[in-house]
Amino acid sequence: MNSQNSNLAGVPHTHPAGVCQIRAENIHKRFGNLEVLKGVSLTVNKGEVVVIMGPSGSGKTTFIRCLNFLEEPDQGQVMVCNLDVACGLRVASRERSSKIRQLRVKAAMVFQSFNLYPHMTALGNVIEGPIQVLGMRRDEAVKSGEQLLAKVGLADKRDEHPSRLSGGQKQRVAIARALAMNPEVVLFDEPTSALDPELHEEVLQTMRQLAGDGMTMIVVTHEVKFAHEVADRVVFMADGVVVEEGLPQEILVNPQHPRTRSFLRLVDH
Ligand SMILES: Nc1ncnc2c1ncn2[C@@H]1O[C@H](COP(=O)(O)OP(=O)(O)OP(=O)(O)O)[C@@H](O)[C@H]1O
Repeated sequence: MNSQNSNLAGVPHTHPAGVCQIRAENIHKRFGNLEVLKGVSLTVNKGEVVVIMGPSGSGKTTFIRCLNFLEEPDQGQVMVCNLDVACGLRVASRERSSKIRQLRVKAAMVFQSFNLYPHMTALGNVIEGPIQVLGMRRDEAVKSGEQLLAKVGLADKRDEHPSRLSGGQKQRVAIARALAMNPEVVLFDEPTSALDPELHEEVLQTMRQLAGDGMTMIVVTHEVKFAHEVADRVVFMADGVVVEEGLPQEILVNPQHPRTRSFLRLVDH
């Protein structure tokens, strides 16, 4: 059964109702004495776009890094596309390490600071993962890498190194690189925060297209307009917990709505 969800931008999301793509239960994480996540739970269905917002330091980045084990949660359970990984185990078994590797392929990440390899061209960055991790043949990886660069509007930048690309172009290469792993979910960690304001739109437009294609996305961002237009659901975090969760239409539009008031307090930092 399919459910249709069109958001305010008119980006149609058609996704099988209730097919869970990510489930995080009761995630706890501390760095030394600082308890950053105090029991965060989130379920995201296939094709959903969930935007996570909240004040600086509330644990948003730490939470999405826990979803693909770039940070090891101290406690809880993460399930990505039927792969269940228990957290907080001090001893890594071979089976657990293999599950975490698979989970990272299924849940690709786009970082605030792009993290491109500076010594590789745009295409080189995009094909590295498919060749090294997925064992794809080079000619196949090049063909699909070129298609992905075209998809993000950078076919003509194929042979440029990152130092010769603008911030927005670098971030679009990073998105193509994430997609090259054929992920089930893309996790975006403040993808526009490191960019000059005039470069935000080109990255957000690429993300809108991806949402329109039905990609499951979790996006940490302060971009209220993007959340309003594209998100199926907005989650607010503060002080290591989820404090609000709901439809962007309900939360972000009406300033009299109690959730909007608390949201505006949260992002006003
Ligand atoms: N590796 C780390 N070691 C120690 N402290 C950390 C580490 N990573 C994050 N923190 C701390 O955890 C808290 C939450 O950080 P996090 O980056 O998750 O917040 P955030 O909500 O994403 O903030 P922002 O919107 O500013 O990016 C902060 O106080 C931060 O200093």
